[in-house]
Amino acid sequence: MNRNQKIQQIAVTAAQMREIEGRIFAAGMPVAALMEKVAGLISHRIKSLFPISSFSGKVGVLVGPGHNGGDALVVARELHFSGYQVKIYRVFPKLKELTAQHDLYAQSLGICYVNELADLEDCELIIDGLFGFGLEREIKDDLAAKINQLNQWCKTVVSIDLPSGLHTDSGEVLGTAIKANYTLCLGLWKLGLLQDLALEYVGKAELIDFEIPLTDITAILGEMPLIQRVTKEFVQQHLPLPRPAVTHKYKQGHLLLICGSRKYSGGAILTGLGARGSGVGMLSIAVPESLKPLLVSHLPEALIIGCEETENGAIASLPDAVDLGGYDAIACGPGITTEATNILEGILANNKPVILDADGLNILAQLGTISTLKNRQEITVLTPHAGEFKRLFPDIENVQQSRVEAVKKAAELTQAIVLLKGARTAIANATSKVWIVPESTPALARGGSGDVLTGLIGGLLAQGVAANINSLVERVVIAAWWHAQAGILAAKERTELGVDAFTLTQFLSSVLLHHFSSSL
Ligand SMILES: NC(=O)C1=CN([C@@H]2O[C@H](COP(=O)(O)OP(=O)(O)OC[C@H]3O[C@@H](n4cnc5c(N)ncnc54)[C@H](O)[C@@H]3O)[C@@H](O)[C@H]2O)[C@H](O)CC1
Ligand SMILES: [K+]
Repeated sequence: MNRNQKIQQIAVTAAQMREIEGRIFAAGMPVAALMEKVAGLISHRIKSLFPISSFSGKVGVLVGPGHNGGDALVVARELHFSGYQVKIYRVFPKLKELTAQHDLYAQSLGICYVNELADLEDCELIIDGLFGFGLEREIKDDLAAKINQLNQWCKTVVSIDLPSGLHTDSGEVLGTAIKANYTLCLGLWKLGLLQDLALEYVGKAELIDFEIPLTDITAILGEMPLIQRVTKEFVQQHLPLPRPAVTHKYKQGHLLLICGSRKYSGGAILTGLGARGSGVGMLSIAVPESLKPLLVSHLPEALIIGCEETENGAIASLPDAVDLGGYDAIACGPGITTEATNILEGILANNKPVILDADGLNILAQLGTISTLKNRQEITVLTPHAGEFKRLFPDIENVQQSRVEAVKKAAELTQAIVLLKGARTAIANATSKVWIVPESTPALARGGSGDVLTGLIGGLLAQGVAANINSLVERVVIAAWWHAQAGILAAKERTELGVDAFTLTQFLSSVLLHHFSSSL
């Protein structure tokens, strides 16, 4: 993996960024030189995104008191030299020294300064240089009112480093925040830009890489940072591709799905289709007897196991002939209803990797999450959405405000791999490592898409076990990325309203062709 690919995997907090920046300055890089270099890169990117010929050229630049404001002043100057009609609105009279120097120079060049935010309303493009990772406290009163007014204008806004008002680490809105169309993040991805809370403010996020030496990064973050953005390069490293030339179906994993009920038969089909899409060698699906013909019709290649059912049509028990030890992985939950408690106890007593989702999680919560899992030696994967997470871990507070902390805590408590679904799905393992899937689509917010993910995870885990790979968490991570990318591709072709779960399963293979065709 080259430097750029490594950089893309990293997400930092404000404190870490400050330490890394501090090393650069301590090594001799003048702060002013770095600002000039960074802001020059920002200017270049803005000019390529918004060529002066493509609009009136009227640009409003918001300047804050710190170096984010300094960056903005350099950008204002460079756009001015390139013929853009620049107007600067300096929000605070008191500026940091370097920012004040750029302010002086911009004034000496005769760049237009306005005294009121309203004077920027005729600009088509707004550059947000109010705050970057130095934002320390809530934005209130007059400044908050101005930001809210600006957001009402619905202009095209480019935020430097972060949309002003977002907490660098948590992505929380501190009082109010700029709603950006583009966020040009400087040097290293800020953790806050990866949080669900931030998404409606970030717009399209890009990284402006300014060659931070990897040694400075690893000096602060270590060789393997604890929080990682999932990139396609990471996925490529862990996909079960290419396959060995000589293989057979049992070497490609055998997955058992335990799912479905008379009430929820579709979930079993979708989970099976997700598993099919993973490429798993053998797929067995245990469903209530009455669902067997339905499953056979949708998944003729799968071994459908008809189970004794309760009068409500849930799985009462697995047939005695089913030897749980004969599978590489077991996924349980979609559509089983909370009647199937004894099934869950049976599979958790088994020492095979188990994936629990949907009512499998709700039963686990009823049994007692931590007490039930504490004796598990084998891998357990939990895939809750926020509501299921709350039921599983009622003592973990503020889940949506700090998803990374929440999923880390859950994994530590259970020693399981916990995948917390969301706009930016986060996965944690027992050693507190966290992966965040940086891209997804609201098209996936539909019933059934979670069932597909469960099957996909199960199929990839089963293949990993069969191939004796020693770390399986990466298989869970790539499944989440794959699932999101299938949603993105499907939404591109069918709009965000056109990605039902069945359609989603049809795009799974397109993801691999779209991203990895050169190496398939
Ligand atoms: N990432 C890099 O390596 C580089 C970053 N650059 C830019 O510098 C900013 C960080 O600069 P800093 O001065 O530390 O912070 P800010 O510009 O975000 O300014 C914060 C400034 O404002 C004061 N403040 C904080 N909260 C509030 C508030 N709610 N109301 C009023 N004032 C507030 C605080 O005291 C600070 O003085 C980074 O984002 C980049 O844009 C370098 O230019 C290039 C390299
Ligand atoms: K900003």
